[in-house]
Amino acid sequence: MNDTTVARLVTAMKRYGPLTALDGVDLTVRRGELLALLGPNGAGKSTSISLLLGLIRPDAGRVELFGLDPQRIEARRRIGVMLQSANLPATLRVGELLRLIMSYYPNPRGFDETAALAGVTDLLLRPYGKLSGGQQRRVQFALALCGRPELLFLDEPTVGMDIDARQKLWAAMRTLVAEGCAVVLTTHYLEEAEALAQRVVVLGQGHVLSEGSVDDLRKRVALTRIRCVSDLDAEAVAAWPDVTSATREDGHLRIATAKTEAVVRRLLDADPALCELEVQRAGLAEAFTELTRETAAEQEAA
Ligand SMILES: Nc1ncnc2c1ncn2[C@@H]1O[C@H](COP(=O)(O)OP(=O)(O)OP(=O)(O)O)[C@@H](O)[C@H]1O
Repeated sequence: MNDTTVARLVTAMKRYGPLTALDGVDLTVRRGELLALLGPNGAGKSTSISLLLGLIRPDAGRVELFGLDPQRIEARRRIGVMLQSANLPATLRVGELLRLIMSYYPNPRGFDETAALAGVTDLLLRPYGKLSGGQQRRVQFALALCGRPELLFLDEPTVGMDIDARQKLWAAMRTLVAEGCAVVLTTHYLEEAEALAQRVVVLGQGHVLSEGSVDDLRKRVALTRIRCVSDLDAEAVAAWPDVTSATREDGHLRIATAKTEAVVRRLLDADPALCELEVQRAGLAEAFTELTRETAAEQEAA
């Protein structure tokens, strides 16, 4: 473990009866980075976080939080956590709740500063139980960051939030990362990972499928999307070399290819009347879908 590592799983294995939730996962979280943990339902994201938090124990492999066992209080004091469900006292006012949680930490962030950063200043006098789902998520975020964590775990934090609240939470995450806080974020919103993450780890069926920057992940699926208006027959184009797929949708011909220039040249030669040509790199969503699809196909073949 070097001094930039704040948490890690080393060939971590977790089984629930006959089901293998994590099958030898290596995962490193570095100081001051935002790491997005992606993967379809049941991929093992929450299990990985629960291991890093010391809520469950691995059946094999190792878990370290700041170089320590994650159940050690010295390690736990340095983290903040926002899980998918939170059981907080419904009758306490938001301000009371915030002061209570702040009192557990040796060097908490200021009360007003925490409230402003999490966007809960206007909720401080309201009982927690009377808040909407999205407002409760904002309060949970305030509680997660009030202790000045060096590492923050956010498990699908923006679920149920409106666009404005989501944008504010993104801004707050960026502020925390700029201050040097590491963030582990799980999300099903790929645009969230694309907008925020320095590094992305994709899990699938208990394995790490891919690890790298958003760009690295996109490059693993080096497809471009070509869209144009043309009378060319989609089926005939689909049979051209280097064309991954060609379909006709909404009057447009849509082509996926890894050899953009060659295919565009051939298109223009084949149809001089072709117009409205658009070329786009595949986004994270396509890369992610492709990766998880590939793995499912490999597993079926095995
Ligand atoms: N306590 C448990 N008992 C039995 N099986 C479990 C338990 N917790 C998780 N699992 C199983 O382990 C696998 C991984 O679950 P996990 O919750 O880590 O997935 P996830 O990637 O977080 O999914 P989601 O996106 O749906 O939250 C799933 O097949 C799940 O059903």
